[in-house]
Amino acid sequence: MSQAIDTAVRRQVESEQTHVSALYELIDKRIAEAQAQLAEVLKAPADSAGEVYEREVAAARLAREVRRLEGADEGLVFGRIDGADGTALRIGRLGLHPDTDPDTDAGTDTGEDDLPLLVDWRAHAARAFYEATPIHPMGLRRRRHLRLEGRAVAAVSDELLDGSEPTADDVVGDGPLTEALRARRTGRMRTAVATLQAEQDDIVRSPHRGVTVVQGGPGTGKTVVALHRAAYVLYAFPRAAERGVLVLGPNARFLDYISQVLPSLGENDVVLATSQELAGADVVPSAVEPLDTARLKGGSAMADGLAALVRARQAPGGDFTVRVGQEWVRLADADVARARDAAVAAGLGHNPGRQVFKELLADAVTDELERSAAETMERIDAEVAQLTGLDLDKAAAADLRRLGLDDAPAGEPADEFDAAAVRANLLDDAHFDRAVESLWPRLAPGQLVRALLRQVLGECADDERSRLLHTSNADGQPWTDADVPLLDEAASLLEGPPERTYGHVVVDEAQELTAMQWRMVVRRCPARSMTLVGDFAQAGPVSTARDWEQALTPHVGARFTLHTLTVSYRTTEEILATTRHLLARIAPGQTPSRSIRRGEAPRTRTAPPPALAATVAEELRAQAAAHPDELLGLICADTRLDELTAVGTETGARLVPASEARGLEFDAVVVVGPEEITAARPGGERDLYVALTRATKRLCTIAIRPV
Ligand SMILES: Nc1ncnc2c1ncn2[C@@H]1O[C@H](COP(=O)(O)OP(=O)(O)OP(=O)(O)O)[C@@H](O)[C@H]1O
Repeated sequence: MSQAIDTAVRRQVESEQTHVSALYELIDKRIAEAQAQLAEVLKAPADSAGEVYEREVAAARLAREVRRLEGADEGLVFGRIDGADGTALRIGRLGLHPDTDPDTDAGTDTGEDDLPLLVDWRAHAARAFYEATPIHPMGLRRRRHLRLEGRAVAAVSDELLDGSEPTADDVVGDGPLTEALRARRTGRMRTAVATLQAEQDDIVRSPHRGVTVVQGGPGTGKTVVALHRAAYVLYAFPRAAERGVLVLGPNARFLDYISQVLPSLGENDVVLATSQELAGADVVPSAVEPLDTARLKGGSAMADGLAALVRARQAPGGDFTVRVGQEWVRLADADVARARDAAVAAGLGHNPGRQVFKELLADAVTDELERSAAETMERIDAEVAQLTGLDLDKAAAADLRRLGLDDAPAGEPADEFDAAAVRANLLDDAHFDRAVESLWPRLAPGQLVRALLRQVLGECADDERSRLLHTSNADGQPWTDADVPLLDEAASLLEGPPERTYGHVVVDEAQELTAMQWRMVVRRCPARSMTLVGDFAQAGPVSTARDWEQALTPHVGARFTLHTLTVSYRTTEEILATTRHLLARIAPGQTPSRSIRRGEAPRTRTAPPPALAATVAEELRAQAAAHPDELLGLICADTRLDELTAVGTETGARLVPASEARGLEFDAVVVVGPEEITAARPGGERDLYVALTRATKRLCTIAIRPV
């Protein structure tokens, strides 16, 4: 770089630094203010329960605000757009406005009091930062990217969008995307807020509140889009934000990989979970089972089966007989059926519905007792009259009149039947509860699921049954992953809808979900506002849907919008080229993505089984020595894990079973035993495709066979 250019760049960096420092000063001030307010709120006396509650709400709001402001510290400002009319806007993690009090020192001097000092990247005003191109400059002259190191501006880089010639104030060089992609991998996904590409940004800020589906090949930024979409929803859809946003990932390893993205966008309130975690802590799957059992359990027929079992336990027929005191009371079929229908129509779960049923039966039994008491009284009256010629009611009324208590209406018997007391006694009565239990038993989710599995086994052909019997928990074995959505379904049938629901749900690797898992997700999103991202070419063996329509129609009908991302930002063109034939086999209709990365040609090695570990170690050592700062991934069939654990530890490579590689990313990857990965489980070619597309730079495949 010539000295003149160097000086010009330095001048720009210094000029940006002035603004950036002022913005950091302002955010520090805002944090201090929020902390002071929080301390005050916590100190304030609260005498009544109402005041305590109000104080807690205010404290939680302020604590959230402090977290939000603190979360934006890293890379607070990353962009600037200059309009053709000379206006400049700075774009950052969150919006900052000047202090409203003119006497306070905002610490900045933009000279444009009505404009925000920093525009939140999700605000409409920031849109042009992501979407302007030289063909559609959207009124911009220049887009500037800032790279911060801590709070210091390390670099600026400009794109001129209106075709004008660069001036001494413009720094035109390598694009920030190139720089972001060149950065070495760390094992944690980074935010792409500064470099979201137009086709991604378009989806992130889509005004569509229903179901948005994003598909695309490996590395096309589906996860990037999903996470930035979550942040956008929190910003732009306040109603959804109020009810919370959930991001669902396939496993803990993946959640760990993406865990830093949202906090670095200042969003700490998003819940990250696997579907196991969604079901609640009391369901801990600890057993594995064959894939065809898991697939069977994932099918929606299971939901029908559970619902039928519950229905069959809700007063399926017959009368109701209960002993009350010395008497037996019998309700007719029709009375029982009426109570059942009303309890079912209440729309509560089976167990709360039981209480409704019980109360309705108590009403009916009370009526029956009242009727029979009246009948008995009448019979006694009649018998007395016949024997003595006395009308007891009239005689009693005449006695009352003689005593001067003649308010009592003549001719009506005194009402001795206290219906309310009888009903209350019934509801407390153990005999009565036992009789209700025999018609409408209380049920636990585990009990219901085991009953279903026993029934399913009963319906299987003999050979299938013997295969399933050993592994299915029908006979009381520990739960498996595929049982979790069944238990969740059972819980919702028994107890009603889940307590915790969300305003928006993001599902990553959504192709993995079984029909039962979809039901579990949809149950937690009553508004059906969801962002679903995935790639059916990467589907694992348990999911049975082969496209979005199959997966989603049962849950949301045809009401989803589909977007396709086409450019891979991870996998190099060379690696993509070697996987094309595989892709054509596993997803014949899919258009291959193109990549903006170029890299080395993938290499293949061969090792005989006894020398495998040594060959893998040698390959990893050579790569680590040549590229010491890079993140190395070692992917093998699940059955090879034990053999390769020591090699991974010794070389610093991250060892990942092929079944858990979805969504992950490394600088270089060594794939061990492609044939073995393919053969390991049904759909193994898709596992291999996932394994081969994890590297950003280098891929080496080691085949296991005699040399
Ligand atoms: N606009 C962008 N700016 C910078 N990096 C990006 C951008 N889009 C994607 N990337 C990077 O490309 C890589 C792949 O992105 P991502 O993991 O979101 O892809 P994916 O489609 O979810 O992949 P997979 O199908 O394998 O799960 C990541 O390192 C991500 O940070």
